[in-house]
Amino acid sequence: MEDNKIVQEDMLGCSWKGCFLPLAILWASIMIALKVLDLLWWKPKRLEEHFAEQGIRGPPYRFFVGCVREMVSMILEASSKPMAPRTSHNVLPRVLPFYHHWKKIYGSTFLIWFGPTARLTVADPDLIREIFLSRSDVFERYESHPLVRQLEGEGLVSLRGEKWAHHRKVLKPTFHMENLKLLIPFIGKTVLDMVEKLPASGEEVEVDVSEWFQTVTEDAITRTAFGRSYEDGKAIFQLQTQQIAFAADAFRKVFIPGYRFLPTRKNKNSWKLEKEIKRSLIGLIGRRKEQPDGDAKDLLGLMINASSTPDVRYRAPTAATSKTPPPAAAITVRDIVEECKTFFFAGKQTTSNLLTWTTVLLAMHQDWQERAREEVLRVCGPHGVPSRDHLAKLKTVGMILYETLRLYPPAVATIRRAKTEVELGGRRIPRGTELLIPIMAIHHDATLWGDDVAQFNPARFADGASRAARHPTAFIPFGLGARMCIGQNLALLEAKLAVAIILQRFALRLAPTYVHAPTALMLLQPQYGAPLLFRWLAHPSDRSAAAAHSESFL
Ligand code: HEM
Repeated sequence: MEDNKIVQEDMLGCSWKGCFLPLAILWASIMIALKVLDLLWWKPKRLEEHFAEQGIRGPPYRFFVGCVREMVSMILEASSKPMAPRTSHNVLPRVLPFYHHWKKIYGSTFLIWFGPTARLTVADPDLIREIFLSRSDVFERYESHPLVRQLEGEGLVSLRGEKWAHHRKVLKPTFHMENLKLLIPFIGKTVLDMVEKLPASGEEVEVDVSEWFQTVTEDAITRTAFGRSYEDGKAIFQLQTQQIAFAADAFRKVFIPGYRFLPTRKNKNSWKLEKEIKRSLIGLIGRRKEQPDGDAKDLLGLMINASSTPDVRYRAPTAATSKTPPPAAAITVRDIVEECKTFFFAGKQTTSNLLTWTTVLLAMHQDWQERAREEVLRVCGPHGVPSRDHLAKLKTVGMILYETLRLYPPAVATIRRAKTEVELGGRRIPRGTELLIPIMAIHHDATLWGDDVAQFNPARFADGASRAARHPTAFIPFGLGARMCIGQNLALLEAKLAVAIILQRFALRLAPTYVHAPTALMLLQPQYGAPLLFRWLAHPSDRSAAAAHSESFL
């Protein structure tokens, strides 16, 4: 009997116990392989079929890469040539070539694949209203890649749920107009200092405005964030600028898994900077706490106040409130560090992009430059910094800013994620599906804006933003609903003020070296910079000086 058992074990080549481990490993490997195959092949194929049954099609899913390869090659091809003619505003095929191409084949709602992740592209304003307004409870902001979060900070832009609601409520007072108007003299002074560095002679000077405006917007966001601690804030933001450069470098190496954790020289420098930023902020918070200011409306002051007096809604629940959500953690130093990063990132580039495209468009469209200057001189006079009352009366400048935001929205798209299975426009959207909302495509849709959709025509905004198109949600440069841009009033105030101060003093035209090539690198950028020629108007009210200058290279 015993001999028999030994013979059987020998026949199997091992004992039962000795075999179990390799078999278990084999079994686990098969299960993992099947799971991976399910994630990378069967699930995308099931989803593709699910959408196809409901009439939603798109480019076919390819194993692992989805349709990223086609997208990248379309983007590279489009960005290899500048716009032709050089004043064309038909920029959608250059900026979002994959959207432009696939929309022609599959219609405005279609499915694309970011690797194995399904992204439903939605550009119908009725559906957009559902996503951002009526069903916003089931469509959440999607979680961006950790490297993007490292760049933009883990603040308001990327927070979700209770923590987002708490931070938004705490920070909102900063952006009330009553508070923002206090910034006007400071922002005005920064712009004045900058324009005064340009030669006050009849000579033209070339300025790359895409670089130049960053000084204005950086200064504005520093004052908004740090208020009376402006100088300390400036030093902290300088450290963050360096850190963003390291994070941007790591972002370019996104294809090396775990790169951001490797102790490379750049990563070590970035970690060192992180510590330094934190130390500086802790020091600054300490100093502010020693001289408390209950009325502080700068972002730092509001966060310090909120960190010592948590919102009552977020206290630990009592028996009576046991069904209320768990308390949101009080605002910590890390939260403050992350919010500073977020506001710096969200507030600086976006607004400098708006100013860049606005001045490029004014340089291209001398007739509108003239009309705007006429208004600025009439309302504000030729000298000094315009006041809040002046700014409120600059209707033409306001229309020009809106038309710029329509044609050249700094944020060209945004993304949402379905939290649960949900019905949208009569179609079933599975949980986890991402929705890509191509803001720029909606702004360039002729069915919403009319046949002159690709023309620069600020007059379409004469009756306000909500009446400019055939649909009230066709104009969404700042997003829509609860997560709409918190900084939009600041952005428009800064832009109006800077444009007014420039038009009071200078005539603008495109430099001969200007190449019209808008491209989306996180935000809408001029691919080769934006060199403009500035010429001092000796007597700004002298119409002929400006008119003589308006002969441009167009
Ligand atoms: C022309 C300038 C600007 C444009 C075009 C712009 C655009 C946007 C858009 C489209 C969103 C919504 C994103 C989404 O729904 O997924 C947003 C959100 C946000 N923006 Fe802006 N923005 C601008 C200026 C600013 C400024 C100056 C600040 C800060 C001072 C700022 C801070 C933020 C923040 C914190 C959020 C997130 C809000 C939340 O989720 O509660 N933005 N912005």
